[in-house]
Amino acid sequence: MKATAIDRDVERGKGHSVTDGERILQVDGLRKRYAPDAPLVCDGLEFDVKEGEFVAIIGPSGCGKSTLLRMLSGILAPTSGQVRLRGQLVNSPPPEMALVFQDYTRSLYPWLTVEKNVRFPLARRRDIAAADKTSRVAEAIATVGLSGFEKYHPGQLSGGMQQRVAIARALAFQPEILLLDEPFASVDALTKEGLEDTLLGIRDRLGDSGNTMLMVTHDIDEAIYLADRIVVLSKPPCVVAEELIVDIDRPRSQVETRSHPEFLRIRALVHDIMGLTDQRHGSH
Ligand SMILES: Nc1ncnc2c1ncn2[C@@H]1O[C@H](COP(=O)(O)OP(=O)(O)OP(=O)(O)O)[C@@H](O)[C@H]1O
Repeated sequence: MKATAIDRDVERGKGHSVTDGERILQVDGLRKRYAPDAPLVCDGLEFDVKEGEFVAIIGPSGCGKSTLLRMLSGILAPTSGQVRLRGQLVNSPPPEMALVFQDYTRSLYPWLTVEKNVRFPLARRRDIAAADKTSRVAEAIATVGLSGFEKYHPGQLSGGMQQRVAIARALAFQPEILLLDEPFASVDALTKEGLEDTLLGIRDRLGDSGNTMLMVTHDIDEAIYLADRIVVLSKPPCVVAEELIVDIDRPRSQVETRSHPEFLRIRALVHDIMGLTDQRHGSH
């Protein structure tokens, strides 16, 4: 059954609101144009992320998801608007954030072992003792299930294992916020499920004190399976079309969660919103 506009209003007010809990990230009127004569990519994005929350960002292809994530991470300046991390303006990559990209082949150093790849971003951290770096690296590698592969090079690992290395590297940094840009888009379906569960396992293990995670994906089912809240973007120039609470118990399971009535309801709702988004922008 298709969801109505009333359903969506109910949905928006459902569960805990984004004003509950501590806001860790505030996105305020974010606009982006890559050049003065280029079209607007983002047109006034507004949303908050709460501490410990898993937020998925979905939207049509080319709507500006990666652009948004790059602005959130401070590596791309917005044309106007602001990103604030714990109230502080983000205008360069904050040390509290780590990023995992889709293309693990370009994010790992092929000449370094797994262990050295994971340790690499810690090299310049003078505030962490060498022994602590070693234990953090070992723990992160174990968390993603790669113990025993420390001395391997990326080229000796499967694509899914390489993406695990990229995730371990981000985890070893112990970021307060982990930003993930379509991290599982380049692996096969079965590997993808394993990686999704690795990510959820990390969150479930760490509980409320766990990392805040923000993930861009074009996969609606993946967004529902992983997230506490979904931010749906419109076609470009993108705005937030809708925010949906995913009120499904954790731990989640690939078989049971994906057939849960709430999962199916939200999936229908997202499809409906994406359809409405098309109409708002006058194209199909
Ligand atoms: N460095 C850049 N310079 C100029 N334009 C860019 C740049 N990066 C992205 N764009 C443009 O911004 C728009 C949004 O691109 P972006 O990659 O952010 O979208 P996306 O939603 O992540 O896409 P996809 O779903 O296909 O991954 C596109 O029209 C793209 O051409």
